Amino acid sequence: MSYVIGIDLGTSAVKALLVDRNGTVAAEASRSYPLFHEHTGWSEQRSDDWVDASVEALRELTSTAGIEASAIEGISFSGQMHGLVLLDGEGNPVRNAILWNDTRTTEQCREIERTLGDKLLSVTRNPALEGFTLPKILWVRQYEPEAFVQAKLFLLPKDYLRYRLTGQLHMDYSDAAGTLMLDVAGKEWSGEVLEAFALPASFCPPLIESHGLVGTVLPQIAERTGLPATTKVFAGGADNACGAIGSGILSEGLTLCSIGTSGVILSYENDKTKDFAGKVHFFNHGKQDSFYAMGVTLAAGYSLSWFKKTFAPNESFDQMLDGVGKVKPGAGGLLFTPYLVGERTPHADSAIRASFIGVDGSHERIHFARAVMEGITFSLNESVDMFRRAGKTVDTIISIGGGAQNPVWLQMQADIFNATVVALENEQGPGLGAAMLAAYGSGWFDSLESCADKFVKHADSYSPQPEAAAAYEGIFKIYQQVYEQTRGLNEALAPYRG
Ligand SMILES: Nc1ncnc2c1ncn2[C@@H]1O[C@H](COP(=O)(O)OP(=O)(O)O)[C@@H](O)[C@H]1O
Ligand SMILES: O=C(CO)[C@@H](O)[C@H](O)COP(=O)(O)O
Repeated sequence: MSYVIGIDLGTSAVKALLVDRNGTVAAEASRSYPLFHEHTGWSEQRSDDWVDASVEALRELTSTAGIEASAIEGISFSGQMHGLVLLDGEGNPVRNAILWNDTRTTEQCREIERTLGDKLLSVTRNPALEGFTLPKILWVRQYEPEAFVQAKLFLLPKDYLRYRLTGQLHMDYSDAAGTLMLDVAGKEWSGEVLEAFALPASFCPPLIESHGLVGTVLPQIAERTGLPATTKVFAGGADNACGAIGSGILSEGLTLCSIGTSGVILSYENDKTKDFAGKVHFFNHGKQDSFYAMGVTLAAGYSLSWFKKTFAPNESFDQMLDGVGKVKPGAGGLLFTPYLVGERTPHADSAIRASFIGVDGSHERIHFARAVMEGITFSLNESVDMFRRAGKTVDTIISIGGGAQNPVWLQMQADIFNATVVALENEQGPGLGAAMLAAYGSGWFDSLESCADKFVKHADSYSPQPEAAAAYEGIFKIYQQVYEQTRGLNEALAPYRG
């Protein structure tokens, strides 16, 4: 039997999956690394922590999986999106990486809007959001000129990891799309954007397809990881593109719901001219010449883990949520908006904060827990709603991520989205998508679709319950009013935040 490895370079940890030709996960290994929040809204990581953690995870895979290392044919990557790694002329990082969930760049976003005008949406196909890469580049140039002057080229997180493993500099289209510097439909770095911000073309790495072969692992990496020096390395993709590949979202009409730290509703798109007027993200897919539209809830799973950390620190998620299915839809009139760290879709607003509305003397902790799950799902439903309004059919949604582990939540998704929700067997999210890119790149399959036929296995499916769906339709309309009604209050409270 031969194997491929999918590496999911996440925000809190890296996870490596060893996958055989049947799509069965033969072994997995994970290592975490720290996040640094030096100031409110800042979020950074040390780029070399990703490399050390990945090397350790690979070493564990090769030494404990009980297979001949020579059976490992290829490796590919899924990466947290948008994070800025600046390299000097020697290929070393000039400062810590600034991550997707860092919100320090509001001023630079406004500058991008002023400078690019209509070009922003027509070329990059996305609005200027704090999490994206170009505003981070402009921030470093403005506030850390001594670091910026050393910077010769930028990479995204998984591209830096791949560079350290192979010595080759590349970026794939799906991740490049989240930089605000790519001409998304034209599939090239935008000369207009680079010129507008006086950035040289040499600042951007060569572009490559996600299944594209980059090379083999460096001899010293082969030695440290136990991988054969012949292991082929394929470019990989953005975590959401890889999550979609790993869930079989490879043709029109298929929609993904992912509830991890952040949450996304993602819809496959063949038509590169499709115009969502910047209301949702529009990115290149990891499948060649295809695209996806995506709405993002910044604090999805994060809202529930914040709730657990604060109100049930010594319990597991399953213990904390025991009995949540007995609370009726609507949590007894309690409504939560998940704006703990601001929001992206449909309200790109880094200042808004969360609310519980309708707290009543009869409410117990379990009502609050249900309200948090409902609020996260309502936020994702704003994206579903937007796709439907844009003419897309959303009737079946594949649900992945930590949020898909709870059957009550899966039923709630079906009721709130008013669509059939399908869970996956042995769901591995983006890591499986990365392994599929390596399997396809290695020539095991003639297309990603035929790889998905073998690797992606559907499990339980949840249909909307008419009574619950009707209740949620009404509550969703109330939910949608909370943003406008609390915006001014949150702006007034902002100076008092720590
Ligand atoms: N058993 C569970 N039931 C419900 N939600 C869960 C459970 N386990 C994890 N989660 C949710 O999933 C989130 C983590 O999802 P995961 O896909 O692992 O995220 P990431 O890859 O972004 O770190 C947690 O923040 C939590 O909200
Ligand atoms: O910013 C985005 C997408 O635009 C995030 O999806 C990040 O790519 C990472 O999210 P997690 O997988 O850690 O939740």
